[in-house]
Amino acid sequence: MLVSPIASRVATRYVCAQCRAFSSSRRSLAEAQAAEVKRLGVVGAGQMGLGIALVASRMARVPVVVVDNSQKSLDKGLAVADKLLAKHVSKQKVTQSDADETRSRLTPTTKMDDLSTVDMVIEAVPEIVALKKTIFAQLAQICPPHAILATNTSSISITQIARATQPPDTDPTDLSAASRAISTHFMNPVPIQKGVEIISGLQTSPATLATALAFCTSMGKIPSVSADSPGFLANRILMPYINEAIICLETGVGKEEDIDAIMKNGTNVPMGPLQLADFIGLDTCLSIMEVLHGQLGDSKYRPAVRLRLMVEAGWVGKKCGRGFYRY
Ligand SMILES: NC(=O)c1ccc[n+]([C@@H]2O[C@H](COP(=O)([O-])OP(=O)(O)OC[C@H]3O[C@@H](n4cnc5c(N)ncnc54)[C@H](O)[C@@H]3O)[C@@H](O)[C@H]2O)c1
Repeated sequence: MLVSPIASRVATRYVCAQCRAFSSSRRSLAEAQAAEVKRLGVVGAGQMGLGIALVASRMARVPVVVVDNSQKSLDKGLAVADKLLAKHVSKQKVTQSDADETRSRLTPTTKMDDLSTVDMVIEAVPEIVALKKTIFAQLAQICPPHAILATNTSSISITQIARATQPPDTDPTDLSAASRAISTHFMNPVPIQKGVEIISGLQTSPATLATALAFCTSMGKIPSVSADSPGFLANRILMPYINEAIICLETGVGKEEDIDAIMKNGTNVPMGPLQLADFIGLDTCLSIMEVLHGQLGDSKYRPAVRLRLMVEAGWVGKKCGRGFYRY
């Protein structure tokens, strides 16, 4: 263990405090009213943001403003959306007019100010704490005072992100924006995976939770609620599994193909852990392991040496053409 007994007790107290807040928010949820989301914003048009925008447009049938600071990412994302919709039409999963309507509800832009009329925004920029905080500080200023401010973070505390909605010298008990912050952690690929993990921070109001649950359900998703604890549920369980597979690779226990084949054929999952890591993005996997290791303090969450090397080489998986495999 890298962690001292005192640090370990502190970590345990932290997790227990989150669990108490979680239980009480579940109690109040029964009384909370979900608000209607008539217009959605998405920040970040990468693999997750674009998927969220597309499914919201297609299933919840709401107009979606898609913001990215890179025109190239917007163009690439919308080209993926067009390809996916064409595939659905050719397989007769949707009609051509449904696909056209879905596409027409997506409005790409590079301007954050275009989020000034949305009822809810879902942020899906890279898993970098400082970046998410900057975006949330902006969203609190730009979005209407009723808008739900959601993040697709894989592992970063929503309590920490919500705090960024309060400008530095302001009263931390003023929850006018922070009570509207929540995590809606969609699974990849969003058009296929049904699961979405919903996480409240200490500041999140029951009405925000009710709205997030209702909107994700209208997107055809099956929400699960978890506490604001590092990695939440999905990545607390998934990432150590992927990391252990990388440690098996770097210590010579097995080759890439064998590691993936035994887990795929032995546990009935569609892809093995290394192929899944390539698909998620090795930069994202490393960021999540760093959050787990840094915040839980247990050496069992130490990122694999090979994982860090791969990210340093720029071989971050399928999105760049090279990870544990070539694409
Ligand atoms: N990849 C996965 O499997 C997965 C699954 C669940 C959750 N997530 C989380 O979703 C988030 C996004 O992940 P991704 O895989 O889609 O990343 P990605 O790298 O594919 O996309 C990120 C997008 O954000 C844009 N961006 C960067 N800075 C921006 C800014 N300041 N303003 C607007 N746009 C900006 C980039 O141009 C890019 O298009 C991360 O928090 C990640 O942890 C990822």
